Amino acid sequence: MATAGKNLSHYDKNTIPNAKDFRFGIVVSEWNDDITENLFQGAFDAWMDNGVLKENIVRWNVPGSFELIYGCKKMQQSFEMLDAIVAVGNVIQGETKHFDFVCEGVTQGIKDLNVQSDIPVIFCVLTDNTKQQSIERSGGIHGNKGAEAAIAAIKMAQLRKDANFYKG
Ligand SMILES: Nc1c(NC[C@H](O)[C@H](O)[C@H](O)CO)[nH]c(=O)[nH]c1=O
Ligand SMILES: CC(=O)[C@@H](O)COP(=O)(O)O
Repeated sequence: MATAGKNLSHYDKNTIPNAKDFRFGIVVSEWNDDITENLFQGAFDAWMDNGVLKENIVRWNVPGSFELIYGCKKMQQSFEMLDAIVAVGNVIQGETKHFDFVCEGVTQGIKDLNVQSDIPVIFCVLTDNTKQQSIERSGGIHGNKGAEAAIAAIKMAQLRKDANFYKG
C-alpha cells in the first residue's frame, strides 16, 4: 500500500507502549526547513500524545539530509542513555542525479547506524518527486511522517528494552 492509501498520522493508542520513561533524540535537516519543521512538530506532538516528557527529548540540527548520518552517529555516541533517535529530512528531486545519490547515501548511512549501534535510528526522510508530495506528507492530506516516525521510535525503544532484558 502506498502512502496515498493510508494516513501517516494515524495510530491506535491501545497498541502503543507506555513511553513516559523513554528518552529520544531527533536530528533535523535544515534543507527544506518549511517541510522538516512540520515533520519535527508531527513527531513532537505524537510523543507528547503518548506521554513522552519534553525533558526527555534532545534535538540537534544538521545542514542537509546527507549530514543526518554523521549527526545521528555523534548523537548515538554522545547520549548512550537514549532509547531511539529519529532522523528528519526532506529530499526533493531537482534537475540532476544529485537526488539519487543523496537519497541512496542517507538510506545506506542510516541503515549502517542501525547495524553498528544498539540505539535504533528511525528513517524520517521524505524522498519526493515534487514539493507538493512533501507538503502532503508533512501534515497535509496524507498525514505527517513525523508522527509515524515518532510512533516507530516508541515501538523500537520498547523492542530494544525487551530484548536487552532477555539478554540479561
Ligand atoms: N538537495 C537536497 C539536499 N542537498 C544537500 C545535501 O543533503 C548535503 O547537505 C550537501 O550535499 C552537503 O553535504 N539535502 C536535503 O536534505 N534535501 C534536498 O532536497
Ligand atoms: C537532492 C538535491 O540535491 C537536489 O534538490 C539539488 O537540485 P539539482 O539536482 O537541481 O542541483
